Amino acid sequence: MIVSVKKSTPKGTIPAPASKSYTHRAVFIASLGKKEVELSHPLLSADTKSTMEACRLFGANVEERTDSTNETKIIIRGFDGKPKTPEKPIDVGNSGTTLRLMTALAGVADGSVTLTGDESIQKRPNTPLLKTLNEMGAEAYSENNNDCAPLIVRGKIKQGNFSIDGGMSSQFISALLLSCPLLGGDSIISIDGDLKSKPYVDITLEVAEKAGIEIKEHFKWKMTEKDGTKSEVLVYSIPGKQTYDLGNYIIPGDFSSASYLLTAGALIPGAEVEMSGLFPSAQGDSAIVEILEKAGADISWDKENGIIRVSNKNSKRLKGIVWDAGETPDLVPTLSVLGAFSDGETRITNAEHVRFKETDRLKAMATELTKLGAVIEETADGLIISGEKSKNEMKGTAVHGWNDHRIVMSLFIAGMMIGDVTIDTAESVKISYPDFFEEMKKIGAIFEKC
Ligand SMILES: O=C(O)C1=C[C@@H](OP(=O)(O)O)[C@@H](O)[C@H](O)C1
Ligand SMILES: C=C(OP(=O)(O)O)C(=O)O
Repeated sequence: MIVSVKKSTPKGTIPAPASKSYTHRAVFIASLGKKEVELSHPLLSADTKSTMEACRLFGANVEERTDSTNETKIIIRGFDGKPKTPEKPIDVGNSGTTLRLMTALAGVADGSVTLTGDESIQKRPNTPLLKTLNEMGAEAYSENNNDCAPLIVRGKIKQGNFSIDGGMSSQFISALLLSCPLLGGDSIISIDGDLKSKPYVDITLEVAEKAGIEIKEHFKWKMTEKDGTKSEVLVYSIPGKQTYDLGNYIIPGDFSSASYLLTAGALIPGAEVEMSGLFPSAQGDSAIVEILEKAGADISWDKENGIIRVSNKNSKRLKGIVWDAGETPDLVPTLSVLGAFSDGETRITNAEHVRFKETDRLKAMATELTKLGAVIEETADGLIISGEKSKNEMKGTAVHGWNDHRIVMSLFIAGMMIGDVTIDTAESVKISYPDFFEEMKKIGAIFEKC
């Protein structure tokens, strides 16, 4: 699908869609338990549906139920910590989170499990996770010998003391943290190097704790062999033989999805936007409020009522900022659009892991914003955008959405700002925000789908 976006001024209130990361975890964790769980306000998107289907293949009963008020809930009866061997390959579609959570769980099931997905997922490496699963006793490998899906896991992993590299994706760590409590004894997982995207591990710990699971996060000192200097290592201690009991659970709003409209509200002259359902959260992407504040936007967050208001009534230009994206990888596309329309320089750093998403998002944003006239430089781990040089150059044209939901949604905001931006592969919003276009229409976005 192609969308053609015209200059438009967003005005109005919309509720934030439900969090993708919390929905994945709630579905997964409820499936690991025994008692029936009702998940309210879930995100029903292509990615979370992949997790629901994978949990069914491992033996959970997962149903969508719509009540008389037209609210859809997910009802889950789990497999009580004993996943059965799926009868067919698990197809995770486009979802990295699903692939990683299910790959570790495959090491708990008997027999052989195959996990695969779409063209994008078949290019996303899983090297650290495969390595650690093998050290834990499973036979885990990639069919094409490139550490990408299709993956084969032959059980079974065992408890013990292991380490895993934290620099590529936190999803490997989340996956191990959720499967280790099912093992016969205690495990210790140490993180080698920096842990990128750490807030996502915090979300994992929060939902696991709600399900009664004990995981202790602490630091230990490590001596380097080379020069004897000491450094701190992040460690997770996970007792074995635990049982999951999530209880009924309400999914919070999603700050990554909210970032598009909030940024539109801050940037576009005359905009007045309000989003509800955004309470303080472990989500690193709640930093979008701080980012827009730093850039000089008129923004306020009523944390008690979960409402964020942002406007640009005086049609002012925002200013460029420096942002370390180590903890907020999914904000990078939004941030690069913000930078292209702000004065001064915007620098996004520590974002190397953003190259391992649905697409290489640093390359994708540099390529597409350049087509729109932005002066943008791709560095090894980030982007440098010259707002000054881009200022009078930004002009609508046809851009490529890279079949990546976050690229499409952030380019849509650029379209509202300058008009006449045509974006292909726009259907990819179904991955995390299926109602994106309907919601944008409600707040005054002018666009055509063709
Ligand atoms: O665990 C999660 O829910 C996610 C973790 C992050 O990935 P990485 O840890 O690979 O950076 C994030 O980019 C992704 O959208 C969702
Ligand atoms: C990278 C993302 O998700 P996943 O890793 O689950 O595919 C995303 O939603 O931007």
